[in-house]
Amino acid sequence: MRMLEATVAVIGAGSMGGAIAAGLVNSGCADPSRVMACDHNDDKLAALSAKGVRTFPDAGEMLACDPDVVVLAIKPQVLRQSVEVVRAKLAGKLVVSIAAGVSIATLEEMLSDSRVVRVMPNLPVQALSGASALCRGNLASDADMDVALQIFGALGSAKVMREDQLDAEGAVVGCGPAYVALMVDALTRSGVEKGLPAQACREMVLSTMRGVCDQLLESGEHPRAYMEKVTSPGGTTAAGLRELEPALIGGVQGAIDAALRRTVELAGE
Ligand SMILES: NC(=O)C1=CN([C@@H]2O[C@H](COP(=O)(O)OP(=O)(O)OC[C@H]3O[C@@H](n4cnc5c(N)ncnc54)[C@H](O)[C@@H]3O)[C@@H](O)[C@H]2O)C=CC1
Ligand SMILES: O=C(O)[C@@H]1CCC=N1
Repeated sequence: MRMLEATVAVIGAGSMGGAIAAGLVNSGCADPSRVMACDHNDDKLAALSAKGVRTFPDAGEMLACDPDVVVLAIKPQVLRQSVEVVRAKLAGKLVVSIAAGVSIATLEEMLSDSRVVRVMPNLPVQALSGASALCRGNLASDADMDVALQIFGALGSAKVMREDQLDAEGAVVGCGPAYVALMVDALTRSGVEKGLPAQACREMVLSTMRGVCDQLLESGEHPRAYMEKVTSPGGTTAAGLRELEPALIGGVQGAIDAALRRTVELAGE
């Protein structure tokens, strides 16, 4: 694995910023001393500090260490005001924004002296099985994209996409871990209702999910072909799928549409 030469500073060590900083250390591609994170909330920094990440109570103090790459991992609603305070310290730097819905045009207007890359990652980056879509800003160089791809590639799948694809990728892949976790919970609850012990049931559901993902990733097989192998003619799975499929497909389409509507709202807030 190519070691990251750049120093990376994450502003906002919440769910996603914390996962990125932790993932970089977990991957082994970055020496912990080359990863920094800041958050107003001390509690968010303890676990990162224990991994050897350099932590700071505010962005100004962290940026005084002159990192090469700055990841903006704060909510879209507070992005503008937070960036304004440290705008001068971000000048000349590669700034990676993961804020849902905030366009490159808006980022470049807020950060006219920085090189911007917009990324939409997801939470499993911490387990190095995340998925991230990257889009290059107008001032970012080939070398900047190379660094951004190295960072997010170390954390799972990283793909360059057009900016008009990023919101859809966010609604499907960015929000996706929550949808998958909901499926785990729904299957577990149903098992418990039918008398299975909760912990054993959850473990078996999770093992099954991992197994399906491993098999599909390894074979490249279409999910429908895989489903057919589970579905014995006239059997139990066919009966289950007849109930689940229409509800799930309708529910997922509604969820993606709702997430996209919210992305547009957040971008304007
Ligand atoms: N949570 C997720 O799975 C994903 C989140 N995102 C994006 O990541 C960004 C962060 O989202 P979450 O991690 O979910 O939010 P979060 O609320 O868990 O984390 C944000 C953190 O930023 C800190 N913060 C706010 N302003 C700050 C400032 N000026 N300086 C230092 N720290 C500051 C807060 O104390 C908080 O801990 C959002 O823009 C979201 O759209 C993108 C993909 C997935
Ligand atoms: O819920 C959110 O707004 C963020 C963006 C994608 C996943 N989590």
